[in-house]
Amino acid sequence: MKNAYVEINNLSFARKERAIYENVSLKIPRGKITAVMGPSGTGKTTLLRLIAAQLHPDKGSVLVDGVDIHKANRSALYETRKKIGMLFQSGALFSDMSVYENVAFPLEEHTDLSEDIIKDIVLMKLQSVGLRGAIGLMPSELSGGMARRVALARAIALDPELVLYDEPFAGQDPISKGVLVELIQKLNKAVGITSVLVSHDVEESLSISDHVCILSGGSVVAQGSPEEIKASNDERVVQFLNGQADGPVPFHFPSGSFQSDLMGDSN
Ligand SMILES: Nc1ncnc2c1ncn2[C@@H]1O[C@H](COP(=O)(O)OP(=O)(O)OP(=O)(O)O)[C@@H](O)[C@H]1O
Repeated sequence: MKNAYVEINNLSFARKERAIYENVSLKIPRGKITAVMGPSGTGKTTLLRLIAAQLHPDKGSVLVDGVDIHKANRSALYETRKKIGMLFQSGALFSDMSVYENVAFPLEEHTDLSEDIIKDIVLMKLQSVGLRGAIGLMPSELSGGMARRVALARAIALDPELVLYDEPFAGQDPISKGVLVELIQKLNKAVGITSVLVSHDVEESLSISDHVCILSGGSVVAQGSPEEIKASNDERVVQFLNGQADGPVPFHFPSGSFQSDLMGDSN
């Protein structure tokens, strides 16, 4: 792939001695939608955090638009981070700020724009997620799905070049899900944003992505176009796409024997 926006080289990352990634290399194509899928607990959110420089690899490098973000100096890191919009599961809204203030926050932090222009941008971003009417509400007055869409409006407030979406469809009704799918595609087609989408929604992910990457057991088990992935003979891919509990991908988090846990042997 010649034109990658994110390039991950020989990345290793462990949590409490448990390897999450071992020597993984992966490219995210520029201006495309890449879906990252894989079993629960495999490290998809961790991958997004490594790309956003919220976590640091034990080995290897992550280049974002050519910048090695784990080696970059403060100002280069700051500039690169401004180009990244994040919609993370834990990325809650500031509860003591209104919807307007939440979406305006990155604009006030990172730009010198006037209050009038900021207001227009906030209205535009809320309009694009279908929530212009919620501008005066507090987060406690929003449903979970609405809060997620406000968080998306905030994530795209600075017109990022790369947007990392962690489970954007979780908790969305079919209409809001449709709005989000359209928005992700629109951002990609109209403005050329590079998108990385982590989702358990196999159908939705395959239908909107240009590139798919399936992770399992600390490595990339398959990548390619949605058509190539659907045609894959790799048994781990087939098991994952078909949602089968039995197969080479374990369903359980690594553990000792069930019997000894029940007998109270484990600590
Ligand atoms: N703060 C943490 N401290 C220790 N281990 C963690 C921490 N966060 C995540 N992990 C572990 O890292 C592994 C990968 O977690 P991650 O959230 O990246 O998985 P995931 O693929 O996004 O899962 P899911 O699809 O269920 O959201 C898991 O085994 C998890 O237990």
